[in-house]
Amino acid sequence: MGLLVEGKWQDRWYDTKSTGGKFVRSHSQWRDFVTVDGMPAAGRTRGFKAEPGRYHLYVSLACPWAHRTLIFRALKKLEDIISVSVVHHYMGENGWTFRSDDGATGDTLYGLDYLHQIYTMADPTYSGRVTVPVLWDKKEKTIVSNESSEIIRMLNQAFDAWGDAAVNFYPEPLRGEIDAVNELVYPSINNGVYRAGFATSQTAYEEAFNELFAALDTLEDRLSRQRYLVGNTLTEADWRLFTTLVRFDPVYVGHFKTNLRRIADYPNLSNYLRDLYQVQGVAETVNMLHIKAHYYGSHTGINPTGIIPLGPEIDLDAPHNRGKLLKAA
Ligand SMILES: N[C@@H](CCC(=O)N[C@@H](CS)C(=O)NCC(=O)O)C(=O)O
Repeated sequence: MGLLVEGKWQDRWYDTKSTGGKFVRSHSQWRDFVTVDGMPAAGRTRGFKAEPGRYHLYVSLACPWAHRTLIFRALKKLEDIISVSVVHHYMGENGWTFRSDDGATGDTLYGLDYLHQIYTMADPTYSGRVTVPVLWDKKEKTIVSNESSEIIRMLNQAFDAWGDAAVNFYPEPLRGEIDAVNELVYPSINNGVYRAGFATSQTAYEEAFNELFAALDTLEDRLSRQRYLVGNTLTEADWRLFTTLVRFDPVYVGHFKTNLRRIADYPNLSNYLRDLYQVQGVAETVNMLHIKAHYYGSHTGINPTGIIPLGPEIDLDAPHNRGKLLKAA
């Protein structure tokens, strides 16, 4: 685990000393957009035109942020339009690597060894974290974006000439409500599990823990009345929550100590989790081996032995009861 400083790799864990034990996620630095006409997005100077075969995703199957992009790629039917490399689940002293065992693909574009080499190919003097996902432009040999929330917006509409234009997870009339749900889910749940797990003071852990379960309780109640987070329409807000929920019982409850309740203890959230998992094309994006091996195996500060728990037993294919809410609506 480490980061680049002026293009040089340095092996370092997150600094929580300067923040009283709190984990503070750094901002993604590559924030351009692929657009239909190739014009730069508002406030940006670089433009990238949507073209089939031009872009590539670097992902980890363990990572909830990268997982969002794989779900959008699958559900928008962009598999033949945007190619993918999968990093190895073990993130050690060199950060994410292109080892190609255990279902990782290696770097299918350039045959490099480490993800940080992709960052320095784009900018030899880059300083910052080397994270997945990365949306890569093969033509300009550069990074378009390393911010998952923006990559999924691109996948949702910029490639509609080739993908499934009928699927829209960010429809205009629902944008206000989707954004409002994201504003609760991102800090308290998606990032909340990390804030609990990476905290290095009791106070920081407890603050994140309490906020996390308060937010889950709110969503449990919300999902007792409607099938999805925004009424009865499946939206981006659901996929953003899904990638955290699917990792919750297998990893976060134990590894990140978020153990007040499991998702299995919430009737609505657990049925909702199975409902989303069973959407055609989604199960194939979930890789429990990478998920468990990455967290338990890579965070040696939290789990020094690297032992990966065998449980829990979870059947995401079991029936769910969410259809009844749709009928009642
Ligand atoms: N805000 C980013 C966060 C991405 C992120 O933090 N990814 C993690 C893996 S789950 C990572 O690559 N971490 C490596 C590091 O921080 O050094 C996004 O949503 O795309």
